[in-house]
Amino acid sequence: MCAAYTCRTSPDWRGSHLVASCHIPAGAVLLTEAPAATTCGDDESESVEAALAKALLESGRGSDWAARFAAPQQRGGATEHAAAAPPISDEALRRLCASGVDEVAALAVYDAVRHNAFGLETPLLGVEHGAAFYETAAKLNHSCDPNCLSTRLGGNFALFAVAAIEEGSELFHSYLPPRLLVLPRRARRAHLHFPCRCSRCEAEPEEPPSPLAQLGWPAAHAATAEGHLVGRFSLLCAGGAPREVVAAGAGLLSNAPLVSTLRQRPLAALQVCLPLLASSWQARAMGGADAAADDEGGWLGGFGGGGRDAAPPACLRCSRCKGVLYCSAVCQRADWPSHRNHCTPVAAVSGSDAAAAGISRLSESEDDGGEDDEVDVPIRRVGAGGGADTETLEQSWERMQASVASGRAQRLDVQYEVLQR
Ligand SMILES: C[S@@+](CC[C@H](N)C(=O)[O-])C[C@H]1O[C@@H](n2cnc3c(N)ncnc32)[C@H](O)[C@@H]1O
Repeated sequence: MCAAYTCRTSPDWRGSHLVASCHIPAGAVLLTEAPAATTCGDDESESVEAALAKALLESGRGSDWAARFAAPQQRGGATEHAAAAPPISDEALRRLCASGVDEVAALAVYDAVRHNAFGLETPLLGVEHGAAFYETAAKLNHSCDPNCLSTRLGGNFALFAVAAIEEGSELFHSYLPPRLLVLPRRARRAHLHFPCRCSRCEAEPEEPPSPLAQLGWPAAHAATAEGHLVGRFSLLCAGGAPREVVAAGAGLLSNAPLVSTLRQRPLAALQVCLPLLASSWQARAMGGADAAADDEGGWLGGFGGGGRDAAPPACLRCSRCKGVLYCSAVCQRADWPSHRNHCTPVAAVSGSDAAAAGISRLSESEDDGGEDDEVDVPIRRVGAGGGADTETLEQSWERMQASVASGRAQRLDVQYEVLQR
């Protein structure tokens, strides 16, 4: 497979950067990269940067290698990690050189780390537990309106396109976490530690417009009703029981405006479909073929050792769309002025049938034939039952339904990976 990007260098602030070498459809996986070095720090080093520099020096990297990453410093910039990384102290430098490394190499490698390394965070808690150096990803510039999303998966770097990208356009990811991207320009600047020259910052007024929605970014994302629904569903997936996830996912996929938005946004669609598939597997395998349709059976109490008779979770569901869960009637009433705008009544079908119908609808091609709009993304299913299968979302759903119907569904710890299209 040849890379969908090339590395270019320009004399302005862009320096070394990555550019699309062909038309890239939204949702494509552009880069997966193992770190040149990674560390969770060590007792001797005074910082993760020093520990990372030590690991790189020990792997034979020296001044020549570091020179490839010197540009940002010469332009007086700093990266996401450099924001917290001071120049090296005399003591840390002495330790780096203790094993015979020459001082010039140690300083050069430390500087490359300081300006280009990535912090590693736990996904849910956001706790930083180490740092890594990725030679290709280090070339990616930042944008407050990124066309790519990057993530660290088990210490590896992965980059996805979040929009269709034209050949010749630069690939940008965000050095800031998404929650900070909804802030106005001045507030974002405080977190970047270099004057951002991205197109959004260049166009945006210094003073914040009052309501968030006026920011106009990101289109159909957090500040919009659809983004809000998907966000709430993700929250439920993090803590909810499989039955709740299936019911809420089915509700989302019966919401026509949302489905139409998801069809344009493969990553958002995956945010709904992947946990929904995994939860359906779990729910069905625990409860048998009819259980997922049985709303009140209590059979999912078996999760976490609660047993078949365990009480169902104390949640209220919107009786009209059946898709949104509330912790209390007070919360439900408070949300109604907003929820009423998106609340679509569901037909009398089981949660999993509704979800299946929704996934199928997501998978259909648009009449205008836009290949970029297709959401039937290939995935790899990795399960306890052994092996890994490659299929599409819709195929996975159909196979799961058939397997459950025949009583063969036993696996409980299914995971899905998104594959390159
Ligand atoms: C990890 S490097 C990115 C690759 C860099 N272009 C190079 O030449 O090596 C990060 C540095 O690029 C520059 N940079 C990245 N995004 C920028 C942006 N949106 N505005 C201004 N400078 C940026 C800053 O100097 C930052 O410290």
